[in-house]
Amino acid sequence: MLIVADENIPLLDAFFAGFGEIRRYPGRAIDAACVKDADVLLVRSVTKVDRTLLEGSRVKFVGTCTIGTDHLALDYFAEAGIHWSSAPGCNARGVVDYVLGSLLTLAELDGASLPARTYGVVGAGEVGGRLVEVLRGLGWQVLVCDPPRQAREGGDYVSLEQVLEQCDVISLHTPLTRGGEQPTWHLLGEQQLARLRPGAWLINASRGPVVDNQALRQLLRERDDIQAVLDVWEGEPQVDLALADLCVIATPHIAGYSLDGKQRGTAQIYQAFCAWRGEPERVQLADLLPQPWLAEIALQAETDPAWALATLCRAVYDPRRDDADFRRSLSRDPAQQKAAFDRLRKHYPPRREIEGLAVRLHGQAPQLAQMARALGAVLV
Ligand SMILES: NC(=O)c1ccc[n+]([C@@H]2O[C@H](COP(=O)([O-])OP(=O)(O)OC[C@H]3O[C@@H](n4cnc5c(N)ncnc54)[C@H](O)[C@@H]3O)[C@@H](O)[C@H]2O)c1
Ligand SMILES: O=C(O)[C@H](O)[C@H](O)COP(=O)(O)O
Repeated sequence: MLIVADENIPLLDAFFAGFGEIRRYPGRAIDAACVKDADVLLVRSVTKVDRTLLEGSRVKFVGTCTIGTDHLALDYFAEAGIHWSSAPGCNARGVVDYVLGSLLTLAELDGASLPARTYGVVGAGEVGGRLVEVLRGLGWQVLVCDPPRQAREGGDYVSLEQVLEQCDVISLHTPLTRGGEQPTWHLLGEQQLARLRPGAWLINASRGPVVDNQALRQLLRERDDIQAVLDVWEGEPQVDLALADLCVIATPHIAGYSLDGKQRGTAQIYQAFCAWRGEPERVQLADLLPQPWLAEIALQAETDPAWALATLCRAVYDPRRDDADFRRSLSRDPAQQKAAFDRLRKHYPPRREIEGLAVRLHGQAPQLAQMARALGAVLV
């Protein structure tokens, strides 16, 4: 069996070497010639997998070790009888940690109190759903906008208009869709952006085109009260340098790049592949993931809650380092800038997740205990 794979997929050998030969290519370089003789194609989000790529090949299984599926031509797969799988939720926690780290930075720069703000989460699936749970667990006020979910399940949801009108912080977590009843392409366009509340913070770690980047650039030029955090960009790996310059935090699509999330993505595709072949799973991710590097964090009962929150979140991840690396990499030469975007992602340093972090509380501190639990830490 020939398996063609994006070279940036971790643990390829551990999970797939037993099935046959693995040929690795840079994800953006995978073309029809690479996949012509392949039986299996394993990608991440940068390879467009469609008729042009696959027609005439032997590929019968496509696995994307990512949450997003907007790079896959699912209609063509159905027509061609190609089985496919993605890795739902694999790196959702990494994105939540990114949002938390961004909020801490925004609050410091604005002198704002995080608990005093109203949060709007747009898209409440794997990522947004976890984020809502964490924010509500911290006792903060959260409005949720997810029309497809609302139509399916009913419940306590609000419209995008209500989010724009009532929220001080808006975090976007929808898929990128161009058709259907609720398309998300330019969900936040010029008109919606113009309705952001004074002093609003906008975070996009979903897909670049969910926000009209040109309109956002214009808005940020006109209104210095609005703060933006962008991890994803229209046209990435090419980045609008002026827009990046206007953002408080700008990163090269790494919000979900926790070590755990990337390895989980490969494991989920391995599981789907075994299920498709009707074979038992012989490899377990738990045997491969390294131990967390922080044994334990200790907090004193009298610790200020805001300080404790920052300590716990930043012990694991602080997006300011990624922001700094990204800004240093931004070149006016488009070829160099695109190459740097991919290089930062390819050589991304290992980063773990807050979930499961061991926290020891010295003394009785119910508020700190609740905070640690809300973040997903484990009290020891
Ligand atoms: N930046 C990163 O590193 C990174 C990492 C992981 C995921 N992502 C992206 O984050 C996004 C969310 O991922 P997920 O796993 O939570 O997806 P998901 O499919 O689990 O959830 C998406 C939610 O958005 C809702 N939705 C769809 N259209 C909507 C609309 N018009 N308005 C409001 N809500 C709408 C859906 O009903 C669903 O509940 C995706 O775009 C994914 O590709 C980015
Ligand atoms: O969809 C996802 O899972 C994320 O956007 C993921 O982090 C993308 O990573 P990439 O495929 O670009 O390596």
